[in-house]
Amino acid sequence: MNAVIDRAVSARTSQAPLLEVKGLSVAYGKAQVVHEVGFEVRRGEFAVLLGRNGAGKTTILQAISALLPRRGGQLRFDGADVSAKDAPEIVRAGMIHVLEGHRVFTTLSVEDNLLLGTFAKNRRGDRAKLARIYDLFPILGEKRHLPASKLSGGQQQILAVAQGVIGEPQLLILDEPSRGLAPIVVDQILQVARQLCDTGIAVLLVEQLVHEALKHADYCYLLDTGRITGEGTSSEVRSGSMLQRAFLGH
Ligand SMILES: Nc1ncnc2c1ncn2[C@@H]1O[C@H](COP(=O)(O)OP(=O)(O)OP(=O)(O)O)[C@@H](O)[C@H]1O
Repeated sequence: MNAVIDRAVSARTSQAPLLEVKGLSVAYGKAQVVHEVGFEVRRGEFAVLLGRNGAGKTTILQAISALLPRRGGQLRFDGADVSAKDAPEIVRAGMIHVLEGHRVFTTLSVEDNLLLGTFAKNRRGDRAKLARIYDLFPILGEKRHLPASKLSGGQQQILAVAQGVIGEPQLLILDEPSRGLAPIVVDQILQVARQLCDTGIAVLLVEQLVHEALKHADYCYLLDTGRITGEGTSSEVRSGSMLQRAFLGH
């Protein structure tokens, strides 16, 4: 059965999607928690997946990056079918996933944490990539020789995001980078994500903080019990009744 999707009226850019997810289904044992989900992320776009606790957001992200097996569905990335690729191949294709609750190595320096983010492509670490990261995240440049334990919680989360960025993804997948952070710090992290999109990296974010996410994102998908129930630009979703229906069920 096809669910009715609340679709806002705006036309999105006509360019081909960078990531295209079609009919994605995921189950834990016999319990199916994601039901034929479909959505797209465009190049340089900041897309957000919003939904209540347990809606299936983290499961979807993990199934995309092949950390969880998919029961069905097709994934296309940058024009190619990547449905059969395993997790390392997904990274090499250009998708980097910063996991929920991702913590940095607190005893290592900021710089060594960043170099770890280059290991997927270069076993010895790639120092040449550090300068761009320090340009994007000046606080990390200032603190590069300190152990990561000396950073605040928000700065550690920025370091976790930067560890993803240094791998030069075309798409950065962020699972609730705000978890456990004060509201002002959350805003800084989401601004960082916005800034990355402005440099051409697409971001797919899962977030509990609906209003903060909509303030910065371009496009939004609403998820309820493993199904997409609405989509639209952030301003359409903010100004319409979609959010109420998705979160309050009426
Ligand atoms: N390892 C697991 N084994 C069995 N069921 C799971 C497992 N992980 C998640 N689930 C269930 O799958 C459903 C979707 O969970 P998921 O964590 O993807 O939701 P979410 O939208 O990310 O929620 P939250 O924001 O609370 O993390 C929930 O019903 C959850 O209880």
